[in-house]
Amino acid sequence: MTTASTAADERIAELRGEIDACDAEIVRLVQHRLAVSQEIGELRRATGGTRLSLSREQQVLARYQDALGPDGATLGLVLLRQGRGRL
Ligand SMILES: O=C(O)C(=O)C[C@]1(C(=O)O)C=C[C@@H](O)C=C1
Repeated sequence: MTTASTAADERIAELRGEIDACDAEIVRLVQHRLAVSQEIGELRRATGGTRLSLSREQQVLARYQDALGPDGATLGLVLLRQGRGRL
């Protein structure tokens, strides 16, 4: 193996460590978001409200779309579905 490829391999391993840390944090945040979303849903239903808040969903999706583009909107939909189930 050349010196250059060894250095690249070491850097790739280091960067993968960063990705692993990002992924662990993302999973933690997704789990936290799910718990918060479910608590809101329970509170709304317990007080006679609707199962969903579509205007709020539009706000959430717009935020993901603005930050991340069309794939962001897809990601936002997946997160919403986690909390409230399928439409
Ligand atoms: O913000 C709310 O009212 C929620 O119930 C949370 C949440 C969400 O996960 O962001 C989930 C379902 C609603 O339709 C809208 C938003």
